[in-house]
Amino acid sequence: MTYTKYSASGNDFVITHSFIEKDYTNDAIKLCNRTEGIGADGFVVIVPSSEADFKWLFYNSDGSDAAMCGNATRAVSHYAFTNNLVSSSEMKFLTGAGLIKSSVEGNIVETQLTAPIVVKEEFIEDGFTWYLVDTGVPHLVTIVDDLELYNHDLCAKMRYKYNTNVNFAKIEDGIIKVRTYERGVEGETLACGTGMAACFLRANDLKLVDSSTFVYPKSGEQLTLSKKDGIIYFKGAVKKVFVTTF
Ligand SMILES: N[C@@H](CCC[C@H](N)C(=O)O)C(=O)O
Repeated sequence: MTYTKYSASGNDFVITHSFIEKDYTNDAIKLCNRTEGIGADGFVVIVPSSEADFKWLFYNSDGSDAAMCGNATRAVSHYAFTNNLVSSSEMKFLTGAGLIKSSVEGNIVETQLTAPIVVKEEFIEDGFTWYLVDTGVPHLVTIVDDLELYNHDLCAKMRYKYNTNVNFAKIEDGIIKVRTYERGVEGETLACGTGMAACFLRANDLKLVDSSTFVYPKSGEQLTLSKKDGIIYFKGAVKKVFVTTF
């Protein structure tokens, strides 16, 4: 099989396409392994769909499936367009969380994320104020003064207690810096799109940032998150790293 490795702001993925829709859990575990595989945070198989341009099957590196992955929506859109799986640079595709619309311009991809759902209003636990929102997958968000307060053990505890990803966000001169612990990777990743979107929504609700702002994940790459007419737009560069057979 031929696989393409992508980096979307440091969140890395192995992407392929197939006519066969089946359970790819074991392939995900094998391919995402950083020692004996290609190495990635997630694995995506693009399969045909009668309702959209295509459908994706998304897996975390531990083989668990996830309804959504913001960064992978951008990498997959670029993959689909550059591999001629779609006829236009504007496309729509099905994910476990719903339909995603996207547009590709060079290596810059903008996607429209699914409508967010607030799961739990503000609450205090372990000295931090949290907010739980589903931006396709669930995210706990806490806004802090210092991102060094990010703590792996606390994130792991909150992740299992609430079955969610966990984000620490810092607001600095109208921009947002984010560190995310990802479920299914079970550690901090260099970026998480739905996590950045969750932090953006929280910060915007608190009027700490405008309805369009730059967001910087751990990788330091710049993303733009915007909210217009209730739709969240997520924009940034993706990088095709290499193509290989495995
Ligand atoms: N990295 C993704 C989120 C992937 C899914 C997540 N780990 C989960 O299982 O909830 C993103 O960019 O949004």
